Formats: sequence, structure tokens, C-alpha cells
Amino acid sequence: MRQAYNLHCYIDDSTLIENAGNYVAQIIQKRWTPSPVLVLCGPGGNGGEGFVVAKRLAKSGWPVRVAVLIARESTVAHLTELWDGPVEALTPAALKDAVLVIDAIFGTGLNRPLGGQAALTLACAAERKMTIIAVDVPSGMYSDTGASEGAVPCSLTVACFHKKPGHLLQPGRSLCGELLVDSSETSVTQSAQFIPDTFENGPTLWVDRLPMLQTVGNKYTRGHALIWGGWPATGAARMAAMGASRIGAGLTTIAVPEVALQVYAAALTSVMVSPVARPEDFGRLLADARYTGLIIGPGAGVGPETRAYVLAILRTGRATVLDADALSCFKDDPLTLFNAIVGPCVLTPHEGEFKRLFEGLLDMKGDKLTRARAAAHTSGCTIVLKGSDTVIAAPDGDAIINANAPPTLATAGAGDVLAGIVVGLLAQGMAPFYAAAAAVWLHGAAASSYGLGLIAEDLPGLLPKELQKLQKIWNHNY
Ligand SMILES: NC(=O)C1=CN([C@@H]2O[C@H](COP(=O)(O)OP(=O)(O)OC[C@H]3O[C@@H](n4cnc5c(N)ncnc54)[C@H](O)[C@@H]3O)[C@@H](O)[C@H]2O)[C@@H](O)CC1
Ligand SMILES: Nc1ncnc2c1ncn2[C@@H]1O[C@H](COP(=O)(O)OP(=O)(O)O)[C@@H](O)[C@H]1O
Ligand SMILES: [K+]
Repeated sequence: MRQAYNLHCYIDDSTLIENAGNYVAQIIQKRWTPSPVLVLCGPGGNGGEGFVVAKRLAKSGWPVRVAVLIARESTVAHLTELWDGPVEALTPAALKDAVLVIDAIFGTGLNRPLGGQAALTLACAAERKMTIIAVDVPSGMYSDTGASEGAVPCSLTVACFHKKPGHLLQPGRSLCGELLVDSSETSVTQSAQFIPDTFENGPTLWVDRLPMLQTVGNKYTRGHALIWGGWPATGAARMAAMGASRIGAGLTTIAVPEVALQVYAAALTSVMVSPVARPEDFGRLLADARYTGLIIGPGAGVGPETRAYVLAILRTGRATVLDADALSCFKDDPLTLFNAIVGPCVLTPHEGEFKRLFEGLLDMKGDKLTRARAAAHTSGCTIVLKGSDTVIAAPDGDAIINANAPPTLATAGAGDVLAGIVVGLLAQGMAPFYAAAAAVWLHGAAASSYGLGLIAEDLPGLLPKELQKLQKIWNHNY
């Protein structure tokens, strides 16, 4: 499983360069009819792959020109041998009549902003709306982080050997355009020697850990999710409850302040409501060990009451999700929160909430993967740092990047449903890191299946179809 999802590692080897270049050329030949190609080659392995692309296309009769960033004598000797045709200087003038521009300037070796003629030429190609095909990564994009210093949007990126984090993290993912991966036998064999700690989210990572129904089970054996329901924003907890129920929690209860009882009760049917008149009532509820997954935050409100309920929940040591206001209310005192965490816990912040909680503790200028990992380490929790490139990070350093979420999820309440899905899986006994990853993926898949016009209320009802698809994978594998 780990090998298949390796997102790190680069092998500087001429056989691999030859294979990668040939793969890119094959893709180009499959997708385009012979047309004028300009291959932009840098001084390292990426440039070497460019030479191989040029050689292969030229051999097939394509009109190919090659432009190099620095004099051929200065590039790595064994790479220049890959192309024995003429070369031009890599400047905007080289673009001339090219129809396809192959960006083989820099790959994973980039360690500073793209500048000079390389940046000018790519910017000029982008401005002229030429078709740009990136070899491995768009030059100027950092493969470890997806950050860009000078990269331009490409039509197609052909990742060599395997995906890197930058192919999935923004803005890198958007800059890549369509992404294809060279999964040839050699590349898979070569990357198998690495032990990765960063994965792309997908069922392979967690399908065998999903809760399975037992023929002789009852609703209690499927777990009981308890949600703190705030007031007056009651919709948030109700959406979380529907997420928890649809993902399979046998029972879902919302604990609500008495003032809100009628609102909640009138709006719910299978989800139960339990009134809490005084803080002690909530303590009594929590003492019932049949609540196997607890969540607080959606619509909870930011204030001392929410803080007190968060700490009461954490004292149980049971599997917990802290979302939204449960995070924001510890803005000035995050260590009190982290010190109180003694059991399995998932934090699901969006960037705003993340900043509130971790600003004084972590370097906020770091990339998303690094920040999520550092937050997981600092808090001792699984972190779900949300967005179009949600990162799920575990305290032990493993991290998963999610890439299946459509932008229709940028709608009020989508995060509340996600938090509910996570707690629903926790309540059924799934471990936090995998529950978080499965929830994020199912949330993205559900939203994708709907298309435009999605609102948060739609999401829970879309989960059954996605679960049924996963069951087919599970049945096939096990
Ligand atoms: N129907 C309902 O009852 C709803 C209730 N909600 C609840 O409303 C409360 C406030 O939630 P909000 O999410 O509005 O949070 P907040 O109001 O706490 O934070 C939003 C602020 O953070 C900033 N921010 C920075 N990066 C952001 C990002 N990537 N995504 C979102 N905001 C970002 C925004 O600019 C904004 O100023 C929570 O309790 C939430 O559960 C919302 O979920 C919406 C639906
Ligand atoms: N542009 C986007 N593309 C994909 N997913 C997104 C995008 N914007 C937000 N999301 C997802 O939608 C959800 C929004 O959650 P959140 O910001 O907490 O909103 P709310 O509090 O309104 O529920 C998260 O799961 C987030 O990852
Ligand atoms: K490149």
C-alpha cells in the first residue's frame, strides 16, 4: 500500500531519464498530430528528459526545435549526449511558430525562484496561450509543496516516476493542468525502495479499516455519536448529525441547551435530542460510556461555555472531533486545549481556524503539508486542514493529501457535515487518522457526484451511493 502512494523521492539515473522522456513523447504522439514543437531544456535531469522527448519526436518525423538555458558544454555531460541535433538559446524569441511548448527546464531540483530567460520565455508562452506541456512539474513550482515562484499554468503535466506533493497541493495542482503519471514498470520498481510518509488520499489507504456490519449486531454495536448542539446556529449541529448517521453510526444524539430543545426536536426524526439544563446534565450524559464518538464545535458559539463543554468532553478520553468554534474559543490559550487531550482526537480547522489556534506556536509561513504536520505533532491530534487540497496529518508524521474535492464544497455547512462524517466513523471504532482520511474522501466523492447547485444539506444523502461503491471494492479485495 505504501509503495503505491509514495509521493516523494527522485532518482537521478539515465535509464529513468530515458524512460521518462520516452513516456512523455509517447503521450504527445497519442494526443496531438505532428505539429511544430519547441522543447525548452534546463541544465539538469529535467533538461535530459527534454532531450529524450526531442529525440523521440524528431525520429518520428515531427518538426522539433530545442532551446537550452545554458551553453551545452555547461550542462551535465551524459545528458547532452541524449540529443545531437542543433540547439538555440532559451529566450522568448525561440517560441516563434511553435504550437507545442515542452517545459523541461526544471523538475524536482528547483531550489530558487524561476528567473531570467526561463521565466520570461514561459510567461511569454502563457501570454500567447500556447499549449505548454510540463515534464514532471511546471518549472517554477516546488515539487514538495506546490508553491510557485514563476511557474505558469500548463495544459498537461506528465509526472515522472510518481506524483509528488506539489502535484496535489495548491497552487501546484492548478498549475499542472491535467496530470498524468508515468507508472511504467521501471519507475514503480525503482520507487519501491523508498519508505514514504506522504500519500494521496484514496480508498486503498483505508477501505479495509471501514466499519463492517455484523449480521448479528444491533444499533449499539454500530456506535453512538453524541453532538453538542449550539444555539442559535442550530443548523450546523443538525448537519453534522446527518453526516454521522448516514456514515453508519447506529445512534446519533444531539445534546442541546433547553432553550433550543423545541427547534431541534421539531427538525429531527431519527436523530435524538437530549436537553441539557445545567452543565451537570451534560456531565451525566458524558458518563454514559455507550457514547463512542463525541463532537463539539459546529454552531457551538465562541465563549466560556463552549470551552467548558470541550474540556468536559476531553476528560472522557473517548474519540472526539473538535471543529469550528470548539477550536476558535481556545485562540488565546491553545496549550490548555492541547494539555486536556488524552484520547483519540481529530481537529478539523479551515485556514482561518487553524491560524487562530496555531499562530503563536508554529511558523505560519510554511507550506500546508509542513504546517499540518507540525500542528499534529504539537497538539497530539490528527489534523484535517481543510480546503481544496485538504491535508490530513497524524502526530507520528504520516500525512495524506486529498485531491477529489470539488469547489462546490465551498458552501456554508459543508465543513459541519464533514465533521459529522468523521465522528460517525470514530463512533464505529475507526482509528482517527484513517477515519479522517475516509471522511474527507467520501465528502469529496459525494459532492462530485452531485455537481453544480450543491448545498450542504445534500451531502449526507449522497453518502450511501459512495459507501455502496466502496463496499464493492471491499468485496472484490477481501
Ligand atoms: N447553518 C448553520 O448553522 C451554519 C453554521 N456555521 C457555524 O458558524 C460558525 C462560524 O463558522 P465560520 O466557518 O464562518 O468560521 P468563523 O467565522 O469562525 O471564521 C471565518 C473567518 O475566517 C476567515 N478565513 C480564513 N481562511 C478561511 C477559509 N479557508 N475558510 C473559511 N474562512 C476562512 C474568514 O475570512 C472569516 O473571516 C461555526 O460554528 C460554524 O459551525 C457555518 O458552518 C455555516 C452554516
Ligand atoms: N474550493 C474548494 N474546493 C474543494 N473543497 C473545498 C473548497 N472550499 C472549501 N472546501 C471544503 O468544504 C468544506 C468547508 O468547510 P468549512 O470552511 O468549515 O465551512 P462551514 O463552516 O461553512 O461548514 C471543507 O471540507 C473544505 O475542505
Ligand atoms: K519542468
